[in-house]
Formats: sequence, structure tokens, C-alpha cells
Amino acid sequence: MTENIRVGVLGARGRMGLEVCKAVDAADDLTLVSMIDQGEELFQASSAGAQVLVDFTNPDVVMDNLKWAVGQGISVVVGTSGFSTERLEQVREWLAAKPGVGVLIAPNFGIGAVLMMQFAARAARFFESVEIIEQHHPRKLDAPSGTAAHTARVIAEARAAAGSPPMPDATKEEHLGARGTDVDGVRIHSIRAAGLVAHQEVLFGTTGETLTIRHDSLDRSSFMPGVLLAVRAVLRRPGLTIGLDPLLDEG
Ligand SMILES: NC(=O)C1=CN([C@@H]2O[C@H](COP(=O)(O)OP(=O)(O)OC[C@H]3O[C@@H](n4cnc5c(N)ncnc54)[C@H](OP(=O)(O)O)[C@@H]3O)[C@@H](O)[C@H]2O)C=CC1
Ligand SMILES: O=C(O)C1=N[C@H](C(=O)O)C[C@H](O)C1
Repeated sequence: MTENIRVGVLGARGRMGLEVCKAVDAADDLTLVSMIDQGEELFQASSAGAQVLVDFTNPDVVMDNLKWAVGQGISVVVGTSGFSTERLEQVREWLAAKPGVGVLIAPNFGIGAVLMMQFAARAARFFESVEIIEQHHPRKLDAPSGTAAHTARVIAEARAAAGSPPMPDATKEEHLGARGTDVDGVRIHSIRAAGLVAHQEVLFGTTGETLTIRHDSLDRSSFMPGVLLAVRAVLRRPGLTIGLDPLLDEG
């Protein structure tokens, strides 16, 4: 009989952390050994023998958590947003000194959201224009969302690979922010409103037609199958894994 994976949760009293603790607790093959939130010591996780930490904290603290965990030889599943190319490079450097440790960072654990990003990358080369509209609950700290920024990057990569010309846009005079923010040449518009959870539209346009790809997380339980998939996979994936895509492709 295989032993349960021992899991610790960072940000355990937050909106996502609470949901992750419930999901881990309910899984037969996982054991919740540590729940850590703001002001509590990370060593509680190593003392409790955590093999995998799940981090849903905030962009200001996640890098310190990761540095500590990798240093301790503990693998980490990260949902916290705010990962730039520079941050990812830093994580790779820490991991290089700790072969065997795995870190999986996913901008979005919703399976539908992962598919939305894949579909957007596939559509990118067929359209002249594309803009992203993301909508979230008003307690979100960062804008644009990590999902929107990642979507913009994969679209930009697909457009560059296809040799797409710059998008048409005659705007000459602009009120600050009216055209959203620019990530790798793709405009992102961020909406924050009570009642929302996490929603995104990718709007493509070309002569005579548009294509809108939309995903809605209506409840935070939508992220849990992806989080559990990552927790189960990270111990057999040393090094850095970005996104759930390679796990979904495993079947
Ligand atoms: N990848 C994905 O699929 C998803 C990612 N997210 C991302 O996850 C992150 C968390 O989101 P959400 O749960 O809504 O946010 P919350 O603010 O509800 O939760 C974050 C929790 O982390 C705590 N915290 C702050 N600092 C530390 C620390 N050093 N150690 C441990 N805990 C700490 C916070 O405490 P306090 O409030 O006292 O600061 C809070 O309880 C965000 O970056 C969000 O964008 C969210 C949903 C899905
Ligand atoms: O803060 C949130 O809620 C979410 N954050 C992630 C992001 O920034 O993309 C994932 C999802 O959109 C929910």
C-alpha cells in the first residue's frame, strides 16, 4: 500500500487556502499536516513532515515562501499570482541547487481556464486583433490577473511564431487606462465588481467575424481538481513546471 502524501497549506485561512484545506482533507490519498497563515512560522510545515506545500498567499510573500521551501527540500504547488519571467528564472536557480525538488506554478487551476488559454493560443494566428477582458471579485490585490497576463503571453508567442503584423489601432488620444494595460503587445482590461469570482473573455477579431472565448469560475471549488492533480504530480516532477498543461496531456 502506498503512503499518503503529507500536505501543508500556506495562506490556509484565505479564500483559496480554506478551500484547499477542505479538498486535501477529503482526499483519501492525501493527509493535511500543516495549516499556516500570516504571522505563523513556516518551520511548522517541516516539523510536521510536509512533503508538498500549497501556496495561495499573495505576490509580496510567495517568493520568500518558495525560497524557504526549496531550501528545506519541500516541493511546492503555487497558485499565488504575480509571476514575471524574472521570478520564474529565480525559482529555476533555487531549484538547480536542489535536484529532486519540484515546484509547479499555475496561473489558473481551473481545467476550463487552462483549455481557454490553449484555445486562445490556437486561435491567435487566424485573427488580426485580440484583447482580453478579465473580471474578478473586488478583494483581488493584483491587476491584471495572472491568468490574463499568461494568456497575453501565449497569444503573443503564437502571433510572433506566425509572423502576425501589429494589431490595427488608430487611437491617438487616450484617457489614462482607457485602452487597458499592454502585456507583450496584447491589451488587457480589468474589471472588479462585487458578486464576481473569476471570469475572462478573449475577444478575437478579423474582417467580417469575431470569436469570443469565455471562461467563468463561479465558485472556488472549480480550482480544486486542478490543485489536487498538481499535488499528486509535483513529487514526480523535479524542477519547475509551469501551468497544468503538461499534466492534462499525461491523460
Ligand atoms: N492559480 C489559481 O488558480 C488561483 C490563484 N489565486 C491567487 O491566489 C492568491 C490568494 O488568493 P485568495 O485566497 O483569494 O487571497 P486571500 O487574501 O483570501 O488569502 C491569502 C491568505 O494568505 C495569508 N498570508 C499573507 N501572508 C502570508 C504569509 N507570509 N504566510 C502565510 N499566509 C500568508 C493572508 O493573510 P492576511 O489576509 O492576514 O494577509 C490570507 O489569509 C492570489 O494571488 C490569487 O490571485 C486565486 C484563485 C485561483
Ligand atoms: O485572485 C483570484 O481570485 C484569482 N487569481 C488568479 C489570477 O490572478 O489569475 C486565478 C483566478 O483568476 C482567480
